[in-house]
Amino acid sequence: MSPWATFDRVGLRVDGVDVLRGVSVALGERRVALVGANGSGKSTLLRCLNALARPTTGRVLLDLPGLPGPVDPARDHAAARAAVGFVFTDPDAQVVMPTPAEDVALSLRRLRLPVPERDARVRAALAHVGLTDRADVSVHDLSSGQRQLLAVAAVLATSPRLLVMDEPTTLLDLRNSRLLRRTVEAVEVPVVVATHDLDLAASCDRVLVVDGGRVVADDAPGPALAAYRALLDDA
Ligand SMILES: Nc1ncnc2c1ncn2[C@@H]1O[C@H](COP(=O)(O)OP(=O)(O)OP(=O)(O)O)[C@@H](O)[C@H]1O
Repeated sequence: MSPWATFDRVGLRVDGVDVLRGVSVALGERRVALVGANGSGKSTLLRCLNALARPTTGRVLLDLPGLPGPVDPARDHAAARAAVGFVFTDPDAQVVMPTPAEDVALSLRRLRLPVPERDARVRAALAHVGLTDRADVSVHDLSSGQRQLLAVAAVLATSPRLLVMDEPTTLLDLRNSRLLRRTVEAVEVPVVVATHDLDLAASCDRVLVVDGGRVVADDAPGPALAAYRALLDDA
């Protein structure tokens, strides 16, 4: 299985604090989850994939279809950001347009699609997350969980080569968490997700446990989540 992302001795220091410490992993599975305590470094690891965070030492390489070859996001952030769809934890950081339909359409702008195709993609993306009948309401009239689903829809509509999600189920009820899980399973491109939702992590192919900026366990979900529980029980 050839890796779509490789972290090679990645360290990241912010204000004298080591947020990431010597992370070396090659990710090639279809579904990878990152779990770990608050502040352990999961979001920062994800952010290295699209140059929202840049390693102080070591490097990240992305190798995805459509890229001219392996790309270091810190050096070519335009290429990385075009290939990587990033769903933020806080949908309000992402949802910017007055209505859901306009918000998904905005995310498609850089693809310069003909209007009928763009509109079809908007409709399909909203249908996928159960927001068809909310397409034209004010985004402020959506519930926070619906805004989180809208943020996922807007990113999925762009057909990213890699889907990165930072705690995508924090605002979702049980039914919508399942919908999100099914969505992750159905997406045809690789997905990496940071999550405190252990059911979501358990549905992935591989789970990395992050602690103090290091990957301290890296395994199939069963053993990795057991290691995570043991880590927190000891804390
Ligand atoms: N730009 C920054 N400036 C200062 N500190 C930062 C910065 N980015 C991350 N950190 C610190 O790095 C640590 C790891 O943060 P990160 O957001 O990656 O953790 P996390 O595992 O995603 O946590 P959570 O589960 O709470 O979302 C935290 O202590 C955070 O305060």
